[in-house]
Amino acid sequence: MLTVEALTSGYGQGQVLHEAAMELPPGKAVAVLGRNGVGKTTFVHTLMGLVKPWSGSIRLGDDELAGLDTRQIARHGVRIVPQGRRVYRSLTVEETLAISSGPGEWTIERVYELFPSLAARRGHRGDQLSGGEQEMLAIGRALLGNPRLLLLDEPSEGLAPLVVEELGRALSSLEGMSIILVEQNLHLAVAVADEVRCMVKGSFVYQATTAEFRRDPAAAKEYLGVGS
Ligand SMILES: Nc1ncnc2c1ncn2[C@@H]1O[C@H](COP(=O)(O)OP(=O)(O)OP(=O)(O)O)[C@@H](O)[C@H]1O
Repeated sequence: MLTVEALTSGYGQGQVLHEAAMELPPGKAVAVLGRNGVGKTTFVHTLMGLVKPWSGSIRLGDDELAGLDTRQIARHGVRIVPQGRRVYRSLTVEETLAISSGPGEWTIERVYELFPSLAARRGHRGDQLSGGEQEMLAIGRALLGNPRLLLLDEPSEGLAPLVVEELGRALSSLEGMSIILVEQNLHLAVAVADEVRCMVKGSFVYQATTAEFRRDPAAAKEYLGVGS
């Protein structure tokens, strides 16, 4: 179980997160939705220690993560796939996965089973991959860390609809993994997530199961500005 309470953080004097709170039951996927600039990326970066929390608590199981540095947080089993899918340009898919792999359930073959199109490109260098393949590679690297909690920041950004669909199928198949998915693409978010949280000005103001959220177009309109 991830329990985030009264989390605040920001940049310099500028506060972005205002007492953000959420609970994520183990093995569930939660989509974090909200308009541009409300603080979604800052939220996942604060969970990962890339932005230092000012106050509040981030508990993963029995462990308090607030105040730890990124390396220590990674040791507690948290992995992030950052926005913009940075991959090694000069390493092949196979080499990139090899340097990320360690002991645990996730193996390179399992990553290839999850993303067959990546398997077909195993000998290609990072800079020869499409955006979708780069995203799959970035997710594959994170999975090879055998995360207890996987943070995904806008994986669909800039990808064609068919690729987003493939990504959605793969992420949905990761049953039993705790996932926080920041997404602008509502289709992907609801395809993958069990639950939805909406953020406004650095706080979570709405929570629902994905099924409830699907039946609540007023929420999508109010918090995301979509629909009519
Ligand atoms: N490195 C930074 N330094 C200073 N301010 C930042 C930094 N990163 C983000 N901000 C500011 O923090 C606020 C929240 O940004 P954040 O990227 O967390 O929002 P977001 O909801 O993820 O937005 P988007 O959907 O556009 O990515 C914005 O006002 C942004 O300008």
